[in-house]
Amino acid sequence: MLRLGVNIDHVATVRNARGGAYPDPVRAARMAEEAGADGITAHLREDRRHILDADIDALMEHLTVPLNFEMAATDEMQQIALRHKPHAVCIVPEKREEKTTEGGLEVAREENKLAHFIAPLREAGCRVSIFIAADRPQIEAANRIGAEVIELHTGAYCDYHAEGRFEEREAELVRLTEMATFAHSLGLEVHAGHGLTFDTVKPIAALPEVMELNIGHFLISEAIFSGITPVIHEMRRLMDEARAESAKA
Ligand SMILES: CC(=O)[C@@H](O)[C@H](O)COP(=O)(O)O
Ligand SMILES: NCC(=O)COP(=O)(O)O
Repeated sequence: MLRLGVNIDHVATVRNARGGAYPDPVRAARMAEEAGADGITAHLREDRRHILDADIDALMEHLTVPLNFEMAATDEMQQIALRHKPHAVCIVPEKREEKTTEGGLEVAREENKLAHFIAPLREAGCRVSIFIAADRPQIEAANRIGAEVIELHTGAYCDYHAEGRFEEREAELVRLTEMATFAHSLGLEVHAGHGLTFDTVKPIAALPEVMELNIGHFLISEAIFSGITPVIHEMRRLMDEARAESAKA
């Protein structure tokens, strides 16, 4: 079963454009749950540009599906995660000036620091995931530090698609395919996400080692026109179709 985690960050982006209370990301998360989301993802950025601390408090109180809490490897975020003990913690790289998460975490260069950083999170019962590029040395390092999950960054694959750079898109898809197999062979659970749309989801959903997709920006954008429920149903349908086709092939 391929799980769908719905990222509700960009409901908060719209809310924060004016301040105030709406649209409420928790309301969106509850609707996503009802529409069949298997989990909710929220990224508490250090600059609080979208999700706020109070959103995490409310998500922990009201969700009935697991929360995947995305955060940078900082002491402040570690304390927040340890206070809430969400089902999963996904460690992501962050730069203040970036528009969105630009690359995967540099695990190999920071191996000791990250091993110490994630140990208390694991002891607290959180499944620790590392948001990572499709790069063998990074995956090996994620395995060595004791992560249980890696999430492969699909942003480059999606950008190549959007820019019509189809040869580069296919090369990135090959890398994602090979690295999903490699990570799985090490015993890591494999997730994927970033930038996925109706047009790009199927080849990623078809990868048999991938157990979860985290999708946000496109779903929330498309929900402006169609509503959250039909958009999630359509994404779910495409994911299931891709999985069934790959199982038959
Ligand atoms: C790590 C990640 O991929 C998500 O957090 C997603 O990118 C939404 O957050 P941003 O748009 O702030 O990067
Ligand atoms: N970790 C990826 C994620 O949560 C969703 O990314 P996006 O679909 O908002 O780009």
